[in-house]
Amino acid sequence: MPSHAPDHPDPLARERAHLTASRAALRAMRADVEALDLRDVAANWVNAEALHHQVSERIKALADLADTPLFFGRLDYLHAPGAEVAEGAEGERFYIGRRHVHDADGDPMVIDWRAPVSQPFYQASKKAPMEIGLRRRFGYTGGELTAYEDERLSDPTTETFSGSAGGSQTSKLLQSEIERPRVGPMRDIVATIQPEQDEIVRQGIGGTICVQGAPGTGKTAVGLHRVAYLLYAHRERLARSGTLVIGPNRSFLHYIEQVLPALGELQVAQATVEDLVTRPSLGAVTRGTDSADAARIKGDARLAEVLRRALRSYVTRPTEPCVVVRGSRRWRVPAYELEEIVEELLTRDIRYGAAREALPRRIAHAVLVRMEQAGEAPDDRVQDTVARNPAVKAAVKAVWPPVDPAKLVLRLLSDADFLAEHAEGVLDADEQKTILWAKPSRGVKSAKWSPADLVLIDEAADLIERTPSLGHVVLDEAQDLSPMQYRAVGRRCSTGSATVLGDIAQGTTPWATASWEEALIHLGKEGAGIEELTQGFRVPREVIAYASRLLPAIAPGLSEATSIREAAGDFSVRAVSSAELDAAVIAACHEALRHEGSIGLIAADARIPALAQALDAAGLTHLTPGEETSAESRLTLVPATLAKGLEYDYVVLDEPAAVVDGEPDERTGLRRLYVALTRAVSGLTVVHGAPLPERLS
Ligand SMILES: Nc1ncnc2c1ncn2[C@@H]1O[C@H](COP(=O)(O)OP(=O)(O)OP(=O)(O)O)[C@@H](O)[C@H]1O
Repeated sequence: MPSHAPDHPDPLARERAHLTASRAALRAMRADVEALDLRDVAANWVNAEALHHQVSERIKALADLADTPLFFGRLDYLHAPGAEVAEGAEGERFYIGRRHVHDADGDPMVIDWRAPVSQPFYQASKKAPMEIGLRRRFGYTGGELTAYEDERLSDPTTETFSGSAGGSQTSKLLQSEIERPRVGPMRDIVATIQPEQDEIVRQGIGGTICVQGAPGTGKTAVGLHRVAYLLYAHRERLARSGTLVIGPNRSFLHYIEQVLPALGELQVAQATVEDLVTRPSLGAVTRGTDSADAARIKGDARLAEVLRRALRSYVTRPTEPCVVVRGSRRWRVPAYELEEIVEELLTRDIRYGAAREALPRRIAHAVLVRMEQAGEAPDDRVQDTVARNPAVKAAVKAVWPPVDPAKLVLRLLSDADFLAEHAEGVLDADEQKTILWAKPSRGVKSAKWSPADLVLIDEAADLIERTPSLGHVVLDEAQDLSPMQYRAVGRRCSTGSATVLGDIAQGTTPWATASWEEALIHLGKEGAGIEELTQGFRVPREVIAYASRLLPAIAPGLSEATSIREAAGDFSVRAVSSAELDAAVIAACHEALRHEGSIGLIAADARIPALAQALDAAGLTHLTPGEETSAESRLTLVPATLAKGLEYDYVVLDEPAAVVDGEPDERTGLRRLYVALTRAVSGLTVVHGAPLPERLS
């Protein structure tokens, strides 16, 4: 890379000069795009529209964001890296940043963190220096480059770290970046991705990967950075097929929605599983609820077989011949021959709808054979015409009628005999009774569809017509999905790949998965690699140790997370009388607000109204999860059921026993509590009026 102010004696000044020059280069790149004259290039207005859009996206992507440094690291290669792996391989020194910046000659000033030459920034070590002489990390204060820290990877005689802020054996800049207080939504971690995370981020697009990780080990962060990486490495392919990030709920999606745009990726769709299976024709909201038992059965993979059988039952055995009249002649395909055609289509592994479309041509073919036998010479056009003949259409309608997926599910859930016929040997009588609606519905619009019902309809729809597949899907908090939900996600990446992220110990649905191997089978990605992350970036050591007391009860066999955080963290458990509970919680919130960063007051859902009132009475403004924190409003009141995936600098946890009691069974209750206990970055205060759950005390 070209050096700026190469002769300045102060290395920090030299680096600042490179920053200034890179900024100027970025401005020039932006100005170039802004100056593009599109009038000649775009042949028509559709092209012009598309081009204008692309250009304005590009201008947006080229913005120099004041609060995100243009580069955060530097690599000095010992030799020029091999041309086949390098983006701009002539130079030996590379500045690593969120995006690529080049100067007027096209020489790189900053290299994208995803480029192959950037990888040693994340992976190189003294043991395996990867051709790197020096790795430098930069520290920024308020957008100013204020510090750097060096590691001489290929020099065995020196200490690992040196520099204006360095000196110790662990990287101070890395540590302080990790421990920086949290405000606002989730941010990217490009400057500090760890080697085991980097390995997951950069895995090839071909394979699906599943990551089990304790709370705060960076699963969400890794998933988002992996999408950004894949978009970089396979931009064209993914632009065509699309990418999707699936999260558990709206507030979670709000919390993570700015990470990818900050990395320059604006095209990634984000959705909940419910969004995926919601059908506009049924109204946007689900109105029904299921008992835990009913939802568990409806989410069981056996329902796929029931649906398959029920759908096929619409195909009937032809009893009448099909008689096609053309001119003065009548062509007759007898019933037994129609039956053979139908049987043949049924044995083939094609969708109900595709077979239905194939049927008229098959019948027409049988007619054509007869015409040929009679000495005629019909061509393809005749076959098309015959396929559209009213008699053929009527025959198709009679034996292979169109089926509406919602109507199919409605019938299964309303009609005990129909269900019994197709669930025989699959669901026992009790199970059938459990999922049948108490009050049968009249129509698909008036039915009170539950979330689990929508997944069944989605499965039925896919049996009728193949669901289009995306190029890559990231599935976060995957442990909570039912087998039928995994199938719904799986068909959206049937020809693509997936990144599956989760923690068995945080499974809080009655159908939460017990093993990743099994989940992957339902997803249609059997045998995908399973990795484990154990290094925790969020939760202070003492707090994770406390929460981990629950592990033997909620996920025996899972290992406790370690904590990379050096700061001890504040941790206290306060017992008060039930009468004093609200006041003690408010006091704990006041104390937490003395620190900088975000505050989460987490409580059982049933406690939320009372606590909202208490906060109002105390004059404490509070947000709901997903709403952005600001300097004035930093306290969020979080129902325990929405806490998953979120984090706050300080957490006040109200009445653990109520969190446990809010769930249908003890294991789920303790898992919910485990989630609530692991949201804190800097401090946790537990306040309780009732006795603590036995496992904690
Ligand atoms: N390499 C890293 N450098 C800096 N911060 C990191 C790193 N990895 C993760 N983090 C931070 O740690 C916190 C926890 O990460 P994340 O939410 O991705 O964890 P998770 O495993 O998904 O947790 P949970 O299971 O609770 O949902 C986030 O603030 C994230 O930015």
